[in-house]
Amino acid sequence: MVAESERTFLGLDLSTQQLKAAVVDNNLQIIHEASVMFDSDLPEFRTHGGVLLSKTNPNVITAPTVMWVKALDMLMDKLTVSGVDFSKTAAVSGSAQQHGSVFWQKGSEKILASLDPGQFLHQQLASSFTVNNSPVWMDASTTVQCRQLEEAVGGALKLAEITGSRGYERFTGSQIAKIAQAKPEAYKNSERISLVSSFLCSLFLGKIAPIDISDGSGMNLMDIRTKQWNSQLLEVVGDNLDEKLGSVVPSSTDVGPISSYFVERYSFDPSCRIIACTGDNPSSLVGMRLNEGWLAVSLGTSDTVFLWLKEPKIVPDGHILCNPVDPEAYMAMLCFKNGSLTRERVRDSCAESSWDIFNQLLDSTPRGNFGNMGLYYDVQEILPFLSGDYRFNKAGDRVAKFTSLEVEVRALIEGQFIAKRAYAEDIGFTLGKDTKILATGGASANKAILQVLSDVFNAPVYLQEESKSAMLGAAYQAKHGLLGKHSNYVEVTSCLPPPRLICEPYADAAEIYEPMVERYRKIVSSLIK
Ligand SMILES: Nc1ncnc2c1ncn2[C@@H]1O[C@H](COP(=O)(O)OP(=O)(O)O)[C@@H](O)[C@H]1O
Ligand SMILES: O=C(CO)[C@@H](O)[C@H](O)COP(=O)(O)O
Repeated sequence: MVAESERTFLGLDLSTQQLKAAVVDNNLQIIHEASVMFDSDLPEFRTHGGVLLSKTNPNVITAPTVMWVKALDMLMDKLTVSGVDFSKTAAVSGSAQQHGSVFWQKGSEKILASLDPGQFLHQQLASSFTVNNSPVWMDASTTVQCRQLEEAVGGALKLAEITGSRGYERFTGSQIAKIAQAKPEAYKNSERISLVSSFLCSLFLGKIAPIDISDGSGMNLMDIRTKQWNSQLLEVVGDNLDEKLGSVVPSSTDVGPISSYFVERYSFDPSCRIIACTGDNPSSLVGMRLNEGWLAVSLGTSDTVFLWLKEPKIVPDGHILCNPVDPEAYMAMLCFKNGSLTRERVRDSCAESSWDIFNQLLDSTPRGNFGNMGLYYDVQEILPFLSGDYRFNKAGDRVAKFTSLEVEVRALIEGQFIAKRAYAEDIGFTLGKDTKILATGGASANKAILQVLSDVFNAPVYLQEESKSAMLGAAYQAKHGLLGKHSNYVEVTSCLPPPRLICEPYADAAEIYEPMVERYRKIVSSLIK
């Protein structure tokens, strides 16, 4: 076995658009990184932004399950070519886009346990899924099933009280219920059902991995207080669902040794441990070493806002999840579906597909955008439940177009952050003079965008040294999980530098944006009506 100072940890992130991985050393410093972009590296699956849109129903959004498996084959090869010595890897963990589901064909666990190291995973697992295209978090086609879950327990707020969220279309409970109703044979023939995170974990483990409590709270099926499945809700979804889902475990659980496939094919040491994988937002909380007082804003494919909570509470719009670091604590989360891909759409139409030009346009308009406001939803938004583009001028009239490209760009960015502030306040977050924002995700590389975030929240914005917090959270969790129950996460990560201050709000920020938040609330309530 390798000396403690020489050991490394592997963390992966299977997000919407890509699979990425980092190998960190014993001091949690990145020594290797690699990624596979689904659209460009795996064009044979014909995804756009990592997903497939149904031709008949815009609310049905999926991703080919086997594409994720093939991406792992490619990623492992890229890491090998870049010189990773897997024999030093002491533990592996992962994160993944939340809520998506993988339906394992009967007999697939046996295949997972006896994989031939001479062949790729995707060749051997190609027919292991009863549903070839996994429903993903962008899907919004299960409103009927959401209402069924809510009714079963006495209403939306009751469901939120038990599971941390009212019925949300992308949550896995309603997604599984839809499969059970629309494709009963596929449901019946599913030996097990995984989340995307526990699916990734299963590939490394060589058997179906348990779901962790943090990602498990994004299903509308688990009681966030007892950390057990709610039997009443499982019954509504389908027969024998408890057997198909298996058990739930705390997020840093050591779930077993790495499978012999990885030992033989990539020379992992057989003593390498697999630590439960979790959702990308919980994993970001781990990677950002978030603690109380900070508000995290992730600007990835989706935009999310989250914070550490000591106690659970009921939120009508938003989610309470079990905490991935401290199983006794919780996290609050808001998710906005139209994040980076909508920013890319406006960048392409207004700024010649260049972030530099986009930023010049953004910086050439004043805070408050001359009273213009915009809401942009390429796909059915979660918060608020709207789709399409909405532009309003200073007089409050809805207009088809703004007068200039720079107004359009600022309207998009201001509108996105004003929404985040309004919903964060609605779930009880109080902005004060001590509020600090920690940003992460792909778009956190953009300082012009972060300045608007800082102004809208009237709070300073900080960044970690590394922006891929979900992937790093997985690598840190690998070490934390390996050290076991008695390891202290704060101590494990104490070798990492503190976040850096990136921007501070302008003096007039509160005066400009507080009225705009109120205006936004009025616009949304009239649009929803
Ligand atoms: N300089 C930039 N300005 C704004 N957005 C950016 C910039 N660089 C990357 N992005 C956005 O980051 C997104 C990917 O974010 P990332 O966090 O890696 O995604 P995921 O949520 O899939 O993990 C891309 O879709 C891209 O629009
Ligand atoms: O649905 C949610 C959270 O509830 C999304 O945040 C997904 O977890 C997708 O993550 P990204 O790929 O955008 O990071």
